[in-house]
Amino acid sequence: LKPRNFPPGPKWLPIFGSAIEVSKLREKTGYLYKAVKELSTLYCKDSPLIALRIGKDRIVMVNSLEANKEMLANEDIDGRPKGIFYQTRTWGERRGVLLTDGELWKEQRRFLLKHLKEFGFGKRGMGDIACVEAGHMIKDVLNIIGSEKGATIQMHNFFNTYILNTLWTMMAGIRYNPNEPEMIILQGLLFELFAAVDMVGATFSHFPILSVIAPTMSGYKDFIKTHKKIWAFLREEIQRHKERFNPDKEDKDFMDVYIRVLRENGEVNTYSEGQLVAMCMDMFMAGTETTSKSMSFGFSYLVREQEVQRKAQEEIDRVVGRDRPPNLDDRDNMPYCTAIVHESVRHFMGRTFGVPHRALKDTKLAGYDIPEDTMVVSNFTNILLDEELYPDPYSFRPERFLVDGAVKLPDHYFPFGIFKHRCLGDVLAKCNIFVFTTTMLQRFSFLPVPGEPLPSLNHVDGATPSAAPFKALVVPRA
Ligand code: HEM
Repeated sequence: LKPRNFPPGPKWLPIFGSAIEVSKLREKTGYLYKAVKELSTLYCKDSPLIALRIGKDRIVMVNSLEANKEMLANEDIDGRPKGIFYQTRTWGERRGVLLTDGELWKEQRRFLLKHLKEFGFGKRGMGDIACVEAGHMIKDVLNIIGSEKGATIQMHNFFNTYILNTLWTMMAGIRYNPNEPEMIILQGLLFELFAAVDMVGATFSHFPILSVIAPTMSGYKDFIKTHKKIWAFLREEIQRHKERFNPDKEDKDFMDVYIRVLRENGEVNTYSEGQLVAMCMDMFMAGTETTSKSMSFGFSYLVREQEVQRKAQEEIDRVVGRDRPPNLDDRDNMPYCTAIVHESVRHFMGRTFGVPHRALKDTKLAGYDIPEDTMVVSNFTNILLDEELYPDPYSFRPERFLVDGAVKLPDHYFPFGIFKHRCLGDVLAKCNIFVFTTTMLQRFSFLPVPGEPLPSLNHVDGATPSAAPFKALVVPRA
């Protein structure tokens, strides 16, 4: 039964809840966010919230800007969901920083942020790491082009490894070559995983019995397979760090710091080797897909909108010139390129939902009663692709973030969340997108491939949306 004074929404059938209706609409529209939009129009036109039940999960989608601000500020809704989906990814226990709450989350988030800063995170060193990676990327593009006048390059997943490297330099002190077979396999698996699940779970998480009776159909088998590969990859790296660890030498990266704490104190409080693996996995997942997909949305629009590209290149030439690559210090003098960063993130985050929260106890939201353990999810589409907040929302217009030639972000722009669970990596994401985009545009122009359609605006749905696969003709600038 629906709880008293619960937000409006479709009917709840026994066992399925509203799953069948959601699934039909998702099939019809092609996207979860569009299905939720249609449901909102059907059942709760003027309500800021819509409530669904998918199998065992009670889910409240937060549609309006005001209700989202209220939700994110409400500490009673600062939990993260529990259940098979969230626990299986960390071998049955709640671990990590992305999908945890309470003491473990608080202590480990603080520790992670404090020590990542020692390796440049949020500081100047981070910009330097991004510049080094951007340099590798340019070299790789030049190699692909060779002695030709240009080359057609598959762009939608082009940035993945370089983005990962900026984070991994600080976490594990290593960088990968985009052509390393292990990396290609791992990123392929991640891409599939993100496309197969969504922000509120997967079939087996809403109907846990299916993980036993239909493990393949419910997605459980693939979920485990992918996670096992990621665990193995991370545990191998941690093992290498443990073997070469020398207590008398300075720590070189975050893994070293964590291993030192475990050696000195043992597995006390919330510290454990499992927690280290889980944190690395969270950073790996939250930190690479999000940034590289924002970039691929950005570049798909840059190929479509040559005028935007021309304006960015004009600013780069004027402020940086051609004799040195751009760096993070240039950002203050490059409002147009900085606005491109914000517009790229808006297009990415506007097609998805926030990381789910959970009511820690019975509480209120927008005047409705929200019982303990209800999943509460920000519907970012209604904020970032809203007609009134962002006129002509599906077009790519960096100008919307500029006032009198300077960047001015409106209060309703918070694609990284706000308050306690605010994204931990927003500074790195914005730094990377700025340095990578400007470095690429300084050296190359990205043109539509002759004879082929422009990059599609129909993206690939999933936990995080991806720009539809697209190619660009990449030509060195004269
Ligand atoms: C364009 C890139 C990114 C976007 C749009 C983005 C967006 C978000 C959002 C909306 C949340 C949830 C906030 C909430 O629950 O209230 C979040 C959480 C998180 N993000 Fe990001 N993120 C990005 C990049 C990154 C990067 C680069 C990292 C790692 C370096 C990262 C690590 C995390 C973590 C660990 C959390 C969980 C925070 C917590 O619950 O305390 N993200 N992000």
